[in-house]
Amino acid sequence: MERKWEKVFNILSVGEYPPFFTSNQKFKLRRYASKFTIKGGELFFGDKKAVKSRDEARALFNEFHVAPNGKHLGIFNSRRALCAKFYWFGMTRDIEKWVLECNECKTRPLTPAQIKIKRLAQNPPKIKRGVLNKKVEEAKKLAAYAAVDYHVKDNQIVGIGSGSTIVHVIKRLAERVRKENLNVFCVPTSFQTRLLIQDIGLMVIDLNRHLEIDVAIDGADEVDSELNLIKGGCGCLTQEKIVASCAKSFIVIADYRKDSSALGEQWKKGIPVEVIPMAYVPVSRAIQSQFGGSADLRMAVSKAGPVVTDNGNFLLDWRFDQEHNWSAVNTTIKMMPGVVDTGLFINLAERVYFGMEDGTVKIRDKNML
Ligand SMILES: O=C(CO)[C@H](O)[C@H](O)COP(=O)(O)O
Repeated sequence: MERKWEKVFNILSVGEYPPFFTSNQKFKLRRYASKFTIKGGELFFGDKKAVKSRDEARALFNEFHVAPNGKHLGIFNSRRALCAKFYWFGMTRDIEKWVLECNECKTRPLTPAQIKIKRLAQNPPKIKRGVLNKKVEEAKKLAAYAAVDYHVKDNQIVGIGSGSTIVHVIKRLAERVRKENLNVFCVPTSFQTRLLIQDIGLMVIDLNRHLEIDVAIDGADEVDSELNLIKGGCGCLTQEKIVASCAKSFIVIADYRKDSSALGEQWKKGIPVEVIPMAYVPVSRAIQSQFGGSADLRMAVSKAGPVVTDNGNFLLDWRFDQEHNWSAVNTTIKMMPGVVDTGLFINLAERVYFGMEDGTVKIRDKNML
């Protein structure tokens, strides 16, 4: 934590990189540091003071965890109080851990959210060893269950992504609605998801009826170390991005194969781009000439001709051959006439749950970066 703080402070104050940094590491550090500013000799993340050391963070926690009336705040309220003013690398995890370790709090009964976090942290469910497919399926299920159990509450509007991992979300949600008598409405992101939701008996609602979604849960094809995503392997990226952007929080679930440090490391099928059919050749050429690589029309498997999306469009899969500034690339491609949207989800995800091979769930959170 101290080292990360110093790296950001040094690059912003004197433009100095740590010794032996490669150009790729320098690029990443510059991009990360661009979210911070220095005011009066102090480092700020937006308008929040960036805390330098774990000791300082612990002292702040001790101060903010106990309200003026002496009452100890739970995880949610402690986090809310601290996040309003401060930022440190890994603060969500630290606060969760310190509240659970607080001796005073241990004498009080845990809230359902605390019980779930404790269970996840101390007693991760184990999966049976088996063939790869079985392990991957178990990993998907673990991630889906963790996301539904931790983020979905009564009386919520929930955005539901598309793909095979999402099937576990729908099953778990239906189970909870039945057992806990929850009142939950689902906004689907594809025809496939709409059918699954309806078949299992969950309630469907459209964005034109309800503009604000409490939480959207979706899968991904790849997640990088900064929670940027490639999506659209199943071709539903446009509706998925609309739903994610209307959600107060966007939570991603994935199995361990999708965890990478940089986009393209794990996912080799390229970045999907949805295009109006008449524009697929000009868009493909424009992408190739500006960014290199190859952008090819996705062909259907059980149908002659190209894949047609739920919106009646075509898909290009752009296999890039070098690392790019993904935010800039996304904006440039989106501006090309005929492009509907791209499978680059930049700065949208708040938290990712990875179901791991060993049966644990790994969390990557925006506030922990
Ligand atoms: O973006 C998507 C669909 O457009 C999916 O979330 C992504 O392709 C992951 O799918 P799966 O859960 O089947 O691996």
